[in-house]
Amino acid sequence: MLDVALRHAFADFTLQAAFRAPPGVTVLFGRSGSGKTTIVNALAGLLRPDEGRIAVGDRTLLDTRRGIRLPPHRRRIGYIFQEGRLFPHLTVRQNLAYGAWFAPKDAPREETGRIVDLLGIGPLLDRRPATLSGGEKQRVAIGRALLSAPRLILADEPLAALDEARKAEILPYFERLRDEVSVPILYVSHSASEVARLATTVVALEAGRVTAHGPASEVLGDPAILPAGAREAGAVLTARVVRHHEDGLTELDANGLALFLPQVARPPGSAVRVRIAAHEVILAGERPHDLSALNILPGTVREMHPGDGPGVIVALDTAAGRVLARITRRSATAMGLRPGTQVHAIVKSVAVAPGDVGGPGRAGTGGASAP
Ligand SMILES: Nc1ncnc2c1ncn2[C@@H]1O[C@H](COP(=O)(O)OP(=O)(O)OP(=O)(O)O)[C@@H](O)[C@H]1O
Repeated sequence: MLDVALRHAFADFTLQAAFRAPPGVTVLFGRSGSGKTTIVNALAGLLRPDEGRIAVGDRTLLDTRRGIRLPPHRRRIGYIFQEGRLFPHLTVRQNLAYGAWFAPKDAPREETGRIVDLLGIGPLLDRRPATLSGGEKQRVAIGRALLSAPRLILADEPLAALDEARKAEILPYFERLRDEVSVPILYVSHSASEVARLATTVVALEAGRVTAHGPASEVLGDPAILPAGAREAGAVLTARVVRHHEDGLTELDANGLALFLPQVARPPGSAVRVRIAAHEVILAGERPHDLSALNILPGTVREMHPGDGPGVIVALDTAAGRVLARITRRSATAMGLRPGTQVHAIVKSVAVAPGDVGGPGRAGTGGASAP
């Protein structure tokens, strides 16, 4: 469990945030200037907060009331930055050994071979960073962080410097870390699709405050909490791969509702999470016939959240879970939508990009409050 409670005032900005996070990936999610880096710096020991407490498991890193403040090098935090920051004169093997060299002798450590396999970097061991692609460098940087026997991994926008193809290459490795390594990961992002793919727990920040906190499916399915703005809204469903069809579609089962998506590269039986962007969802009163869209999810309007412009985010409860639809207020009025109205959510198969489908991860819980 990661336990954070911080208060710190800059001249024009006050951070007052507290959250607890179970194992897995905790994503700090918020717009630019919401306070993500300030929290990361306090965790790393680079910022001395006015007041606060930080604990990882039973180890207290900071407690201003009790006068505890571990220096940065004694916090045992593994860092993964935007750019890999590998040592250019060392081979991959030596860069990994450098991480392990910093691990305290008595600390429980990951075995190098297992981490090399997990990250698929065996063939790269004798190469130098200059000869690696951006994605390969980032995998080595993840390995180096893991091999330093960290209590906590801080990943600060680790994919921000990569193009879409490289992001798609690295995301599955973060999923494997989440599912196969027990070290808690605090992951900073303002990308809604990264959050939907990776987060066990989401901590949404706005103007230095925690506005929402909890399991990813709950926070992302709440239309009142849109830390990346209405344009990025989208809910996450959990589903199971049923079969791959010859025409390139994969059939999924989401609690009894069929979903057809462009080929999902996972075997039948595996669980996946699927992000459905709110602007890709159309609503219909009656069940439509003769429609090209393959996914029709019956549901009940639960909540409606008007935005500043002409749009409204409609939250539906379906058998598959919470679905968000971003439609115009004009349409909502014309359809007479209000909480309790029965509707059908329509999602084109091709509207769900491969990057929106990922491994299921662990369910997470926690609680947030102001310190
Ligand atoms: N040393 C400082 N002195 C004064 N104000 C600061 C200082 N560091 C940060 N701030 C202010 O605190 C606020 C939060 O900054 P922070 O870097 O934590 O945001 P962020 O969410 O990480 O943003 P981004 O996504 O752009 O990195 C900003 O308004 C910033 O100007």
